[in-house]
Amino acid sequence: MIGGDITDPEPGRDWAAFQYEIYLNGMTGVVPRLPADLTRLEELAEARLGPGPVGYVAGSAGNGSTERANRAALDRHRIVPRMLRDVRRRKLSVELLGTRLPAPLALAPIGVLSIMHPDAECAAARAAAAQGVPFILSSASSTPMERVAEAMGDGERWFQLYWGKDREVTRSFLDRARTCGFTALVVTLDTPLLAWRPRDLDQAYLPFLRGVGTANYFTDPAFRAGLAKPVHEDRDAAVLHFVQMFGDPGKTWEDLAFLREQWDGPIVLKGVLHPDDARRAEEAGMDGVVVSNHGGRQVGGSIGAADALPGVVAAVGDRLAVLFDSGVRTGDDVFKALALGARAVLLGRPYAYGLGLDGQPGVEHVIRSLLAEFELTMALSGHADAAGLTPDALG
Ligand SMILES: Cc1cc2nc3c(=O)[nH]c(=O)nc-3n(C[C@H](O)[C@H](O)[C@H](O)COP(=O)(O)O)c2cc1C
Ligand SMILES: CCCCCCC(=O)C(=O)O
Repeated sequence: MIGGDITDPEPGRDWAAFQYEIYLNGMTGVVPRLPADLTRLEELAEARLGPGPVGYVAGSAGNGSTERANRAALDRHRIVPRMLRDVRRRKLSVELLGTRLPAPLALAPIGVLSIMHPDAECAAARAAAAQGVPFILSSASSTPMERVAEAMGDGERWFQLYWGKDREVTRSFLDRARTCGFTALVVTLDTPLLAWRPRDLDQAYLPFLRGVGTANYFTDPAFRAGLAKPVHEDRDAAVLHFVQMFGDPGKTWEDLAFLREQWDGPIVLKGVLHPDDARRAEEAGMDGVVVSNHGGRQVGGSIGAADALPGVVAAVGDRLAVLFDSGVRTGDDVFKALALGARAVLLGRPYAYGLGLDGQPGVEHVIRSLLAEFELTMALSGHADAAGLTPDALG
């Protein structure tokens, strides 16, 4: 980092050094292929990939008011920088779900990544592994979990479950995930049905209906057992079966007992916005929650995720791992989420655009830029320990 010297020696990542690297490279004429301002990626991706795929990624439920609320909630909080606090030695690493991470960040589960890049989840997972950041693989990935696991070597991986109607498919997914080395299970609660998404409806663009995002299902023995004919003989019937079973609006809190029995590692519930739901998660023996509104893609008119964060932290934050996503675009957003009590954040759309624009290096650029900016924000605000940020850091 320019003007600094020592950063956290354990586990040895100097995120802010990316700033220096970019300047030095620039002086020799080597310019990064992607901008340092990650909010520019959507526009660049749309110009490159067209309105269908980028419309799917960028789109939201209803008129987009929840996505705007996510930004407004983060923007409303302001950092109050403190001076003269010796921030030479900075620690970004955090303990989360029994693992030491080099930074309070994981890549959010994003389905159907092949609409962004042919190497899809494998490229994103490799990027995450290269940067030491957990990769959360979506149930609705374009690539079977076994191939992604192989591609990412020994990188930290968590599996996101769409908790559908068929118990045997769920059981089979969990068996496969365990065999593939996924350590934590992230169960998404906010998508028992697909929301009203005008941008996709107007373009008649839903990847799943084209058989994209169904790879984990089509390769699954339990899913295949439910089909009258093999997938290759009647693909339309397989797609229809997937659409009918991927979500289950009939689930209740009591059903979590089944998952708790089936999975002995950490389980995190994604899509929790109400403190009472966070308490239910604790009662059900869960290990964490992700405060998230799915990036505004499910309920239009919903509370901004950062507005829901303090209530959930107050309810369970001293006993459960509280993670956060929905709207994170900058290092100062990461800072604010941590100051509000999140232990870590999940990064969503920006890495999908990075993937679409430049494959694995594009995702690495996004991770490194976000964390460099976060580290610099910490240092310049007088904070040396990411895990020690509290609401006092905000005005
Ligand atoms: C294209 C797309 C696909 C997604 N697919 C999934 C998914 O398969 N499972 C899931 O739990 N969340 C999924 N999400 C939600 C993300 O995990 C995350 O909650 C959201 O992107 C956060 O909002 P942000 O990207 O605006 O920050 C998806 C989001 C996008 C944009
Ligand atoms: C019909 C399958 C819907 C999966 C939804 C993927 C997702 O979470 C998102 O698009 O958002």
